Amino acid sequence: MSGDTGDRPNGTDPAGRARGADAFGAGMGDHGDRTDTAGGESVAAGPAGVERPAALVNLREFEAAAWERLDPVFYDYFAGGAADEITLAANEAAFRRRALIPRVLRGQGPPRLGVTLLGQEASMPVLLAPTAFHRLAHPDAERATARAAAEAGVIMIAAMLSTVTIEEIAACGPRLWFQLYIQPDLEFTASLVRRAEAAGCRALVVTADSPALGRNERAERHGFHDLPPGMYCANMAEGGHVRQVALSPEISWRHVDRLREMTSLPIVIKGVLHPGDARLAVEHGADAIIVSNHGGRQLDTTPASLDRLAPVAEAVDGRVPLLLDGGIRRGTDVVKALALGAAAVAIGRPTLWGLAVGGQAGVARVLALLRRELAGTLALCGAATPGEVTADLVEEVASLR
Ligand SMILES: Cc1cc2nc3c(=O)[nH]c(=O)nc-3n(C[C@H](O)[C@H](O)[C@H](O)COP(=O)(O)O)c2cc1C
Ligand SMILES: CCCCC(=O)C(=O)O
Repeated sequence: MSGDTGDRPNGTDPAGRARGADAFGAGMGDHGDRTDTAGGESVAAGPAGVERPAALVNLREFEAAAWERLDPVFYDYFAGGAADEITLAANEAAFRRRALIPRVLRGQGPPRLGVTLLGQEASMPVLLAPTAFHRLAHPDAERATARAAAEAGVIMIAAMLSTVTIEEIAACGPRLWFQLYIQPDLEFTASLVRRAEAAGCRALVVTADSPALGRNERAERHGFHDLPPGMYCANMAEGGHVRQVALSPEISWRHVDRLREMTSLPIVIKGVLHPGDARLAVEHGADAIIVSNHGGRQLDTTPASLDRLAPVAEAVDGRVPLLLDGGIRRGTDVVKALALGAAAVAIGRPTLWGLAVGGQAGVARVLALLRRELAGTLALCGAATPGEVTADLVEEVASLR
């Protein structure tokens, strides 16, 4: 699994098809041109001969279509994981191994998908995970993602390393949380927090799994180290100069305490896998935890995030809600995560695939597909709401190995 993806850029797509020779006029490897050729709402014919996002019927097809359309350098940056990509593959495999055991004849009526997270209503228990650099996928960048999130009524976790500012994202109207890499310069961190508050963000998501940058060897192979000219981390710009982001090994729970003093917003700790850290997060005033291995992009050979949900849930013992990200590609995956203790899940790469394929319309379609699958899965499991999904609906079984 991990070996073949590394060879993919000029070989085969995620489903094993050959890439069309420069099918969309995007200069292969010439990523400076990419946004001119692959950005617009009119979507060129994709791998299955499709003409627009509405013709794609699942998230896998979005991945394949994004592979066709994106510059290979950017595709590989988005798709890649750390090192041998063992964790990247494990995230999806953990869902495949688990079976759903549905209940029947419950007369539960049509599913209702709405949830309330940290006091905020969302139309379904699926959030947009924070992902950096949306402009690499589409010229409308995070604005397109934000408009799709607003339209769908889902919570968008805006990345600190976005390519448009948090104020511009907020102006698109989504329910918004802000992801923060706490910077050792606490004055600067405080200024970001104040901007997020003023923009209407309803929670701060502290990414805790990045004391150093994970090594994405696919990106390294392409020599992709810097954003192309004209793209930059918009929140980091100060008077004509863009601040370097620090993924710092100095960040500790003390910084979380300082953050707690800086803001009355709920604080979410993202990237917890160890029960001890889950307990510490609660002790340090966290309002929620995201069980995550950063989509397999940080420490390789950590377990699938789904495999860490139960131990973290046991440690937290209901004191704060848990979210999960990593490998969610189907409505059945969402239900499995709910059954194992998550209040909601977040999607990372699928959003980027939607954005690459069709900007706002592409992200909207990705969300609509997941919503439909989630509603269908709940119905077939005999659950009327996400809250009715119980642990007994999921079992690890030999027949799905
Ligand atoms: C291209 C890319 C960029 C990401 N950037 C960030 C980031 O800036 N901050 C962060 O906390 N997580 C970041 N993540 C991790 C996601 O928030 C999330 O944990 C992960 O993508 C979930 O896995 P999935 O892609 O399988 O859904 C990034 C992930 C990807 C794929
Ligand atoms: C400095 C870039 C960090 C973005 C990130 O978190 C990722 O690519 O996974």
